Amino acid sequence: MVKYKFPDDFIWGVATSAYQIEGAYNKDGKGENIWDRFTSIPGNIYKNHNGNVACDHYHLYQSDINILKELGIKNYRFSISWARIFPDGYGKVNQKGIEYYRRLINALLDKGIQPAITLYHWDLPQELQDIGGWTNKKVVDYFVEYAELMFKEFGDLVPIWITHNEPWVVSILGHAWGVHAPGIKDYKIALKVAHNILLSHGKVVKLYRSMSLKGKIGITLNLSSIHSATDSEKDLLAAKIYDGFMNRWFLDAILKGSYPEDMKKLYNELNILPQFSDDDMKIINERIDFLGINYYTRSVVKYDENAYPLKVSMLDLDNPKTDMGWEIYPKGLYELLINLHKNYDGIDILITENGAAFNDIVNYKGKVVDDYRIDYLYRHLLEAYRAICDGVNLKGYYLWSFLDNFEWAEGYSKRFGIVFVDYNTQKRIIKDSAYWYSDVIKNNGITE
Ligand SMILES: CO[C@H](O)c1c[n+]2c([nH]1)[C@H](O)[C@@H](O)[C@H](O)[C@H]2CO
Repeated sequence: MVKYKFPDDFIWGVATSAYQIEGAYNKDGKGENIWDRFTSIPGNIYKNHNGNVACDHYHLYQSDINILKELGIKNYRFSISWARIFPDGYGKVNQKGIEYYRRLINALLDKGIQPAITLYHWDLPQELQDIGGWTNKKVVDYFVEYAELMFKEFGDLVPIWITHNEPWVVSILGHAWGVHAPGIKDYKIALKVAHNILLSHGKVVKLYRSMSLKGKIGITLNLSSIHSATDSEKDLLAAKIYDGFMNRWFLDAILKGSYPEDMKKLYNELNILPQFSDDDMKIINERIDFLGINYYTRSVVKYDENAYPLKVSMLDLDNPKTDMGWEIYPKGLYELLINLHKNYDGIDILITENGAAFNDIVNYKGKVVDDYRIDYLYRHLLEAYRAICDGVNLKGYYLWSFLDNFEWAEGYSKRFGIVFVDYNTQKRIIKDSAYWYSDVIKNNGITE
């Protein structure tokens, strides 16, 4: 008996990204990217881990797809490595790169699995970083060139396209906090990068429309439900600012065609507001078919006089957390979905990432009994179900992640997969959560 049944056409999938699983970092003509470079610098990554081999998915993709088939997973979100296609970021095309992704896409389709492609999941070709990366408007045009080739090669095979994964993370973690590639620590640069990424997004959506392709295109944003630590005026303002910093800056630009006034004023006062034109905002506001959201946890914030530049800091609550130290707060997914539905005209939404890292152990039977992950997924899917019942146009859910993989600055220390990867042997072990999720897909809902 299915207690919580999802809509008949609901998309159930899993997600990965190229740098985190492919490996083969220098094989078959692939160029260097900024994560190859960033991980080669000692101290940047936990125990100096890197993605040189990762899950070796570049060579093991067929057996991995067989696991997807065995689990009855019919939708798979993955990203294309830009430097595998254009080793220098533009110009010369690497045919072996195109051939790899064609093999991968055809192998998925042969098993009845629908691909969803993310064009950019953080792995900028290093040659482009060497000319300023996303601060350089030329990179915007090179992204359009890369996207056009991908649409020409795979546009008739792939029904769902995501231009960018999490421009906020690329901008802030990569260019303000410096904990992600390329390791820059400058808020003004970070907001200029965010603007150019959004420009590249809008140009590519417009290009996709001009090519009369039959699929759907959108963008993925990392969004969080923001709570103030107290009801004090200062903490409530801190929450509004953090909501603007993480959520509204991107949502309003993409879906309303203007950056939020309160944040423009604040950024201008802080002298970190990027330059932009009305024409820019029209391009960014190009109509999308869906909004992709990555939800993992809420953010509880307070006013903090010493916190540069926003005078906002996060609280570390003593509540149940995942291995990433992120509070387990499923209700935040419901709150976020309802807010998006109300404030952005009921746009179609795909949850393009939701999942949890836990310290998984292979037991004496060779099994991974990850009940914590099942509990996390169950509680979040229940909130997604509640949101659908309350009118939200939620069209699908891609679980993060299919495989344990390279978790950026945390290296291989954090396991998000529903399939365990032994990095010494590249053996895969299907975790209990994968079998649980397989049942959810088979039943199109939750049975208890
Ligand atoms: C605050 O979490 C972010 O939304 C977020 C979490 N995650 C992400 N974004 C990225 O899209 C993935 O590549 C990460 O592997 C994954 C797990 O950390």
